[in-house]
Amino acid sequence: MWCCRLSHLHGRLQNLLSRGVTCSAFQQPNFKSLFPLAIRWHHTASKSLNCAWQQHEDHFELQYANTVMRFDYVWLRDHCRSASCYNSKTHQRSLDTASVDLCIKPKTIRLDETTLFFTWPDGHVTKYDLDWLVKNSYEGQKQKVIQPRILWNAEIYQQAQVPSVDFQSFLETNDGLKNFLQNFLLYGIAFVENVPPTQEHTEKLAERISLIRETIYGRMWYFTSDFSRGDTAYTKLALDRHTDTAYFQEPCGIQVFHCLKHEGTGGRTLLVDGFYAADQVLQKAPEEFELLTKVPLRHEYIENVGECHNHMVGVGPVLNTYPWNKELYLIRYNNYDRAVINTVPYDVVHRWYTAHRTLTVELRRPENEFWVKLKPGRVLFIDNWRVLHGRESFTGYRQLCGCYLTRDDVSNTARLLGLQA
Ligand SMILES: C[N+](C)(C)CCCC[C@H](N)C(=O)O
Ligand SMILES: O=C(O)CCC(=O)C(=O)O
Ligand SMILES: [Fe+2]
Repeated sequence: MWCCRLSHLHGRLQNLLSRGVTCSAFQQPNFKSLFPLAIRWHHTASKSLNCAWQQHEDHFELQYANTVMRFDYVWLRDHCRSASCYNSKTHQRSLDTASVDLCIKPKTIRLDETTLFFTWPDGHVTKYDLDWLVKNSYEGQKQKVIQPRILWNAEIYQQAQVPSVDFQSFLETNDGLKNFLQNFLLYGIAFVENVPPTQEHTEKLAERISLIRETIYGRMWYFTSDFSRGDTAYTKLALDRHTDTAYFQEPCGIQVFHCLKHEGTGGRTLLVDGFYAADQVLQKAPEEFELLTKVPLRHEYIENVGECHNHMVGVGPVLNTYPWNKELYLIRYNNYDRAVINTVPYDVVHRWYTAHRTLTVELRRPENEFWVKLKPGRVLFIDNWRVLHGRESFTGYRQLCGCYLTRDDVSNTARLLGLQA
């Protein structure tokens, strides 16, 4: 324990000092004499490699590929890829991280060509390729987006003329599937055409890209306006834009819709890019965006109709962002299913309502609304973590089938096809 505290303090001191050293080391040839314990920059023999490193008291500093990186020593020990620490066949760690001394420091460090060698106090040697470190360091990673996207309003989406994929090529060719997934990842919606209008064919389609997520609505669902379930989806009423299953701890990743029949009027589907709207909020009122990422909300589904008895509860903020790069990855927006707010005091509640209003105004701008009439043969996939859907009221007999997909498995398929997901 002592060792930790002392070295921690010492490290902080060193850190303060080394910050100055890092920027002035090259201009002040005498700086070393000021600090007896001073840090030395090591340069590679080959100037073209352009690599320099320093062993600090509590971290390792590396300059390479125009990136200044700082690595914790426990991290460097923990990520060792030697045969005894890492199983490269299974890509799993064998090292017991808890066996690493939290005050560990390398005994020696040396660079050979593009490989860094760390020798630890027990003699174990860890090797790192410089490029691997750049790729896997915090500094090399933090600016990168996890999921490239094209944010859209109705005009942007329509002008992009995103092609639909044909049923046959979707099922039978990797190119068809890959094109479809690329568009789906970029826009959060995608269509497949010429699908035989049956539940079985819709299921086949779904199974081509993912696992079907069975829920309280079943595996494949099939619904009309018969009020067979305790939800307005099972009526002829209009539904304002929303994401589904906000009342799950993990809302369903993807929703698949196939309209098998409609004899009547109305019933068009509304699609709105929630990330486009959220981005408008971020630009116009960043502190409101921030609040929407912070306030936890509850959504709830309470059903007691016939044989169906359910009470689902999901907790999470409206906007979910990755903490390290602030990238948005999930929007939970369903005003119908939002439960009582009692997770924050009244003054925060008021600020939250203001922020929620700003987002709602963006989501409701007519220019952000993309309307489409679903027809037999045309299957729509919606990223339920990003794109909101709604529907116009309708008359007559309307039959919709579809399912939810697990998001991890869609991403898995996309990655296996070489896409970034
Ligand atoms: C799609 N399907 C008809 C099966 C379910 C509808 C669920 C509707 C619910 N209010 C929600 O937004 O999650
Ligand atoms: O009827 C529709 O078009 C969609 C209804 C809906 O929001 C849903 O089923 O999730
Ligand atoms: Fe819905």
